[in-house]
Amino acid sequence: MRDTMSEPTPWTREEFEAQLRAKEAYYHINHPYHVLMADGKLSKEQIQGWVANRFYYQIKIPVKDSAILANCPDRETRRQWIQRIHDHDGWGEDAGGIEAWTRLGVAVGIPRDELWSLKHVLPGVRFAVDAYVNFARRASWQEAACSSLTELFAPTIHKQRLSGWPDLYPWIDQEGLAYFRKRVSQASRDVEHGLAITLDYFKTREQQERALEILQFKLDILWSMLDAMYLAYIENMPPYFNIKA
Ligand SMILES: O=C(O)c1cc(C(=O)O)c2c(n1)C(=O)C(=O)c1cc(C(=O)O)[nH]c1-2
Repeated sequence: MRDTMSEPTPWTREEFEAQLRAKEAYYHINHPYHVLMADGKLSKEQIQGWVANRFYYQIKIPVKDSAILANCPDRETRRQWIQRIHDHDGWGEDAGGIEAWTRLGVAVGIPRDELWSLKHVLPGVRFAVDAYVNFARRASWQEAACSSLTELFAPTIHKQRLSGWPDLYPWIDQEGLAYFRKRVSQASRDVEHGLAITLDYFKTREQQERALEILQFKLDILWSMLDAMYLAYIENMPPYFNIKA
């Protein structure tokens, strides 16, 4: 006989999706660093710090997606998922998202070589991003797919930058914003796939709650990256700032 005390009823597909979407409250759009950014309150150095640090996330995303592919025995899924790698690394004529981010770097005044040197990447940002890649390496491909679902909330933040930055930060060459423009449609397509995998795979209530934990873990990563940047560039307390060498 079913023990209803220890086995709560699973959420319906719609309820489960609504629970996942409710995690938007914790999205990094609400982090004070992003709030300052959206209000036009960041200095050039603070924008540069964000672009240089986020670059580490950008270059690791295709590594993360390669790990998911390597763990996925399902050909149909691989055929779709591989598109994410092409989006970032480029494919044929399309130079890809990493190149577009590099142009954003140049548009905010970071020379290409300086961006690629990774010398501005803060340890806290590196640890957070590496935790995401390591999770994708070790988790099942369905769990890793679930962790990409912060992209549910990403189109809003990309659109916010596209509409806000030209007036708020007129010193940034608008061509630099091409990355955000591209991501609006790419992210929407990605989440359709990631969401379908998640809704199909996490069936019991316990599994569904696990999916919410995974999504929270990913939200923690994005939030922690900005915590490190806030300390370094807003509070002017980068690592070891108080050490007299
Ligand atoms: O600018 C942002 O705020 C933002 C957030 C996220 C996200 O929510 O993970 C991604 C991106 N951008 C992005 O550009 C991107 O390519 C991307 C891929 C992924 C992922 O988890 O696979 N997230 C994101």
